[in-house]
Amino acid sequence: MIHFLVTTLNLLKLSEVEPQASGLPEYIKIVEVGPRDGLQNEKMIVPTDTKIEFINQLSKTGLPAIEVTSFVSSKWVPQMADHKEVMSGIERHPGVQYPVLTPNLQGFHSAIAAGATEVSVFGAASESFSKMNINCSIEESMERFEEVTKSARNMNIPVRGYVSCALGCPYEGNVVPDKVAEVSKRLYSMGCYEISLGDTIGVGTPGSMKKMLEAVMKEIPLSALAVHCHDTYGQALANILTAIQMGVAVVDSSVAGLGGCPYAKGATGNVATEDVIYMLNGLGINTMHHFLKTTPTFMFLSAFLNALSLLIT
Ligand SMILES: CC(C)(COP(=O)([O-])OP(=O)([O-])OC[C@H]1O[C@@H](n2cnc3c(N)ncnc32)[C@H](O)[C@@H]1OP(=O)([O-])[O-])[C@@H](O)C(=O)NCCC(=O)NCCSC(=O)C[C@@](C)(O)CC(=O)[O-]
Repeated sequence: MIHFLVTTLNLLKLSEVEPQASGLPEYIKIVEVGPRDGLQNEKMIVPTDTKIEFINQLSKTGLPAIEVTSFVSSKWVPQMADHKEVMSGIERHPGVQYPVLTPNLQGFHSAIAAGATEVSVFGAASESFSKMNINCSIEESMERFEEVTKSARNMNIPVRGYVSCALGCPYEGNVVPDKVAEVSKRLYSMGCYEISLGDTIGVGTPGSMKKMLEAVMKEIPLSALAVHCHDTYGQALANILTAIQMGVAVVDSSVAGLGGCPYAKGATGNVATEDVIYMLNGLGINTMHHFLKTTPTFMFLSAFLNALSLLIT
């Protein structure tokens, strides 16, 4: 199964594209969230060795960032109970980031003890979702995240920030863009280097994505924004295209479209990584991280495959 999941990705990453004069970013960073967001909702507990193998294979594809696991309570998310073993068991590739989720200082310390070198805090623009997901109000969550970012700063650990329900909430419905902007600003001000705006239940459209981004972009720099789209109504690629046309250059996705949030009933998977890469290839946008592109093995493989395809055609 793992082999099947990464095969498509492997093929796509080797087809490096010719840049096109489109006004779009030349490079989009993909943050692969399959091992965390993708698996957290699976009912059957995936064996730890399989998760490690999954991440090791993803590491070979050229992805620049792979979200490994969550240091959350195993009572809340049983699938992530093996976070320590997964974090300490994976092979890390040079140039690849391996962030993990940490909702509080307890999770942060466990993550660091297991060898994490980057963490993510995860808040929401909806009070009800915050309560259901991390058992506290938005204000309380900000206090917890302040503690995490302060400790992380002292240890030179980069922190990413999520804002869930950026385009709608499973409990409250509509979420106003100004609230998303306010929460994003607080996370950015406390030191999160990047804010990932989550369409947690996949209800956004290009129209609502545009309005939300316009509000957030008034508060924080475009270069610090990422989008994280679920695909419930088949809008994810259109929403991502809207975001990149507005200049967003970081996209979260999950191989084979795995995913869903345990505290967002009915939400389907994340947008599939291979679909995002296919779209970006077609737009002439590169996705392979620079480090890998310049390794001798990759350059050799790339040249070899190009020569082979010339011979075949
Ligand atoms: C945040 C808590 C822990 C609060 O949970 P709580 O019950 O309020 O925590 P507490 O501080 O009262 O402690 C209760 C117990 O939890 C333990 N505990 C406390 N903290 C931790 C920790 N870090 N790791 C492990 N254990 C922890 C603590 O030790 C204690 O254990 P006990 O004494 O009962 O044995 C809980 O609500 C939780 O784990 N929530 C996780 C929810 C989650 O992972 N959701 C999915 C990820 S978010 C998402 O998918 C959205 C996203 C990011 O993808 C973007 C999008 O799509 O929008």
